[in-house]
Amino acid sequence: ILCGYEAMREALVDQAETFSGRGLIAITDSIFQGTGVSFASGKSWKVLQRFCLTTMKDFGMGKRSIEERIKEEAQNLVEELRKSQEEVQAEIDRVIGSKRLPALEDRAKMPYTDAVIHEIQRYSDLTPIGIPHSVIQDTNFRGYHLPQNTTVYPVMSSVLHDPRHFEKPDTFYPGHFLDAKGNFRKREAFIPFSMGKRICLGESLARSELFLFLTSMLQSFSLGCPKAPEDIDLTPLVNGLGKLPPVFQLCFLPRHREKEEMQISSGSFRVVPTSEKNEAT
Ligand code: HEM
Repeated sequence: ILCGYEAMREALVDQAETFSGRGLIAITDSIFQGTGVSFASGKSWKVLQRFCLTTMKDFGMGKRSIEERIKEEAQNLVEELRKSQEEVQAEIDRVIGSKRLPALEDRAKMPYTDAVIHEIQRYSDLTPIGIPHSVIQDTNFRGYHLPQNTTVYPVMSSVLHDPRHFEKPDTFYPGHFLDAKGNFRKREAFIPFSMGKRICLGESLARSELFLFLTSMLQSFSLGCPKAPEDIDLTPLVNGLGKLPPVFQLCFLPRHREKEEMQISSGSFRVVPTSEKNEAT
């Protein structure tokens, strides 16, 4: 078990080749039997990794066209959400023509948003025990002898919540990624996509999507919850290979109606314009 940023870096980056095998995962091994890029090891993984990267590049990953596609997808999502709101037409009228969707190039100018997204990924810690690796040859690591094929768990939580790298490891605090002047600050222990040879192949795609989806949604809606913040329980339903969040009721409030009130009745909620407030039940 690898715990903490330094140990993980020494193994996955400094001894990258040695630790590049995929460890055993009982639940998936009988299904995948070592096939597929995520579960393969050795030569077959190298071939599959090259194939995946080439295919993803062919589909536009890392190029501008993928940004356009994500923006289109985000716009469709926003439109779907918009449809579910009251007074759709009036809302569209107010929005069309006056707004453009966020673009990736905006990210550099939005350090706070970027910090919030980083903090969401750090705090939510979606793969707490990581995905197991294995050593592809006998090796020595920090005085321990690891025989070939030893399964190694890079515990992501121990890095993303490492108090030596994050001032408030167990608090949602975007300030982890901001300097005193409010500029974005990179943190070396921010490794939700892991590091080294087996680093997530979809990192840039996932990061693009997170930025464009979140900013597109928050551009048009304010998110609300019928529960008071102190009553929201963030305890995951399952906490193992992955962390499964509980189900939440989320309310998308069109931003131009932010000042209006959210009326909650019998477990559901609807936006009540201030003018109708007295008539609302
Ligand atoms: C927020 C979203 C995502 C997170 C947090 C995430 C995280 C991870 C992590 C922790 C690993 C294990 C790395 C290791 O073995 O050390 C991984 C592997 C992988 N991820 Fe992701 N991932 C995300 C999205 C994606 C997307 C969108 C794709 C595909 C387009 C993708 C494709 C892969 C593949 C193919 C691997 C296996 C790489 C290998 O074994 O060589 N991931 N990811």
